[in-house]
Parts: sequence; structure tokens; C-alpha cells
Amino acid sequence: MATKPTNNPELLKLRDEIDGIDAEIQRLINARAECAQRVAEVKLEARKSGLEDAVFYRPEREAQVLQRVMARNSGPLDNEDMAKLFREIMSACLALEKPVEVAYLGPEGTFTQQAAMKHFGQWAKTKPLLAIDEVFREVEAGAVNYGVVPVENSTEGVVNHTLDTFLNSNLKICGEVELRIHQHLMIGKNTQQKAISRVYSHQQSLAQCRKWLDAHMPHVERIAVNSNAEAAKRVHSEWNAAAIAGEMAAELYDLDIIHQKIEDRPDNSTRFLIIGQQYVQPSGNDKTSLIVSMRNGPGVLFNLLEAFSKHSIDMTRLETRPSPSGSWAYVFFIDFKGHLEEEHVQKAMLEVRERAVEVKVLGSYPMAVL
Ligand SMILES: C=C(O[C@@H]1C=C(C(=O)O)C=C[C@H]1O)C(=O)O
Repeated sequence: MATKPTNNPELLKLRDEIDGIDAEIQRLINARAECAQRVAEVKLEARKSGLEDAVFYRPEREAQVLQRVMARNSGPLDNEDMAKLFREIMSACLALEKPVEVAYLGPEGTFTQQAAMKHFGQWAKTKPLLAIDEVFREVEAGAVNYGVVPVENSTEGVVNHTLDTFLNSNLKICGEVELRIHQHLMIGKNTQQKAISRVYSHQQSLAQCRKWLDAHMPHVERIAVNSNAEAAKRVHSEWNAAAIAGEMAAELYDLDIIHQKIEDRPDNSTRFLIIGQQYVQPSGNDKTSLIVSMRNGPGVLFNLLEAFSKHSIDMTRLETRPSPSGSWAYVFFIDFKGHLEEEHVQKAMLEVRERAVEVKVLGSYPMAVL
């Protein structure tokens, strides 16, 4: 149905007002972009005179910008939506300096791709790779600036492969991203719904939807594949199968979502790490990650934890993994709030180093803002 051009004077007046505001927003965004271009010149100048490296992407500065946007926001748009808009403005501004290149655990359409876009914005140049260690290698070789890998899920726990890869890598953690994970059941255009005899997904996603599958598809075979995107790709060409994956995969492979949000826990979320070669300055709201090896013996873990508690350090995660040295020895992956440049953190670190056999700092980085 064709709509008639409006002649409602109130509406026309409001649209005039919006046009004026849009022109002003556009002028201001370009003024901001010009500033970012000048920032790039200053950074390149500093590099020429040997003062510092020209690091274009500054995670701590971006985190501060987003935090300020949220703190001063008075609505009616909510804080998160407003910060998302600024995320994209910054991404476009940074691309004028130099587009950031990011490898992620692919293929295209995975939640990791979604996490990469959430963290770096739409202007980042992204490259899917098929294994976590390939993402590490690509960043180590300098072929891309950063990598994005999953590290833990609130329902299914830690991604061991990511933690283990850090044991033999010199890469730093430069940031973290948290993503609400919504799993959807999807089918292809030729799928006959009544004939569905198997459902494909990544093993973690199948586990996150276990109860829903038990209740709604108890007799359907569950087949674990390498990624959700791979599951979606298969379903695209099979008439008797469904996939569990995210929205991006459904869009990419042109599938129809027949049941939304089938994850068993409504707060299901995954944390991803940004890995790179960069030392990140304090943002004021940071986290630090370490790998600590201890000698086996009574009270060892207590001793380690006591060093943190003595300096009132808020530990956010402790994971135990078998040590690469074998023989039932373990290493601890520890995350805590604070930056290595803060005094109380330095004091605690001195004590941890005294008590541990080896301490490897994976980095201090801004806590996820969005
Ligand atoms: C403009 C800068 O460079 C980049 C772009 C930013 C922005 O658009 O606000 C912020 C940090 C950097 O990633 C800067 O370092 O201030």
C-alpha cells in the first residue's frame, strides 16, 4: 500500500527539526574524524623522532571514551545503545588513521566474529581462521594486529585450548569482550520440518541447549561439528537436518530461525580475549591475567591466594591446568581486577613472585565496557 505524503503540520515541523539535528551531528562527526586524523599525524611524527612506536589503536583510550559516553548519558536512548553508536563512530575514525586488522576463530558467522565486531566495530578488517592456534600464529607473525579467541562460557566453562596455547606464546592480552549468546534452531529453505532427524552444532552449543533438546527433540540425533557456522552451512543443503547457531550464521547461509533463544540459561554468555603484541596503558578500570606455576605441596594454593587477599585484590577467576612439564604438576591461570602499574598490584606481585616457581604476565587490559 502506497503511503500519502504527510501534510500534518506537527509532523512536518518535527521532521524539519530532525533534518537540522542530523546536519549538525554529521558536521560534528566529521570534526571528530579530522581530530582523529591529526592524532595519526602526531603519532607518526613521534615515531619518526624515535619517541615512541606509532600505535594507532589504543584500547585503554577507547574504553575510557565509551565509559564517559555511558556515564554522561541522560536518555532517552539507553547507555548501552548510545555506547554502541560511539563504538562505530570510533571504529570509522580509527579506520581513517589506519584500519585495524583482526584475525578471529572462524569460519565466518561464528560468535567469535560477532565478538570481534562488537569490540572493534564494523570498520575493522577481519580475517577468519579455522583454529585457535592459527589465530595466535597469525598475530605472532605480525600478519594481523590482533586476534580474537573465546576463553570461557558461563554455562559450559573454560575453553581449555585457548588457555593451553598461552603457555607457549609470548602474546599479550590486550582486551576482553563479553557476548550474550543466544542460540537459535534454524533450517534451510528445502528442509522438511517433520522429517528432521539430526541437528548439527558445535559441541559447546549443543551442551548449552541440552535441556531444550531433551524436551523438544528427544529422538533427533545431535551431531557435533567444528563450529556453529559449519553447522549452518551443512543445513543449507540438507532437507532433513537443523542447526543450532547464532543470528549471523542464519543470515550468512540464508536459513530460517524456527525457534529463538533455545539456550537453557537466559544469562548464557561467552568471554573472548583480544590478543596482540601491545603493552596496554591503564584505563582506570582494568584487569590483569597471569599464569603461575607453584611447587606441589601442602598449603601451596592457600599461600598463593593469601598474597592477593593481603593486598585486597579482587580475584575474578582461577583456573587450574596440567603443567606442560607433566608429572601431575599444575599451573594456575589467574585474573584479578587492577593494572600492573597500580601500587597495590605491584606489592601483591612481588609476593606472588616470591612464593611461585614461575610467573608469566599475560597482560593488563581494560575490562569489557559493553
Ligand atoms: C584518536 C585516537 O586513536 C584511536 C581512535 C580513537 C577515537 O576515535 O576516539 C581512540 C583511540 C584510538 O584507538 C587516539 O589515540 O586518541
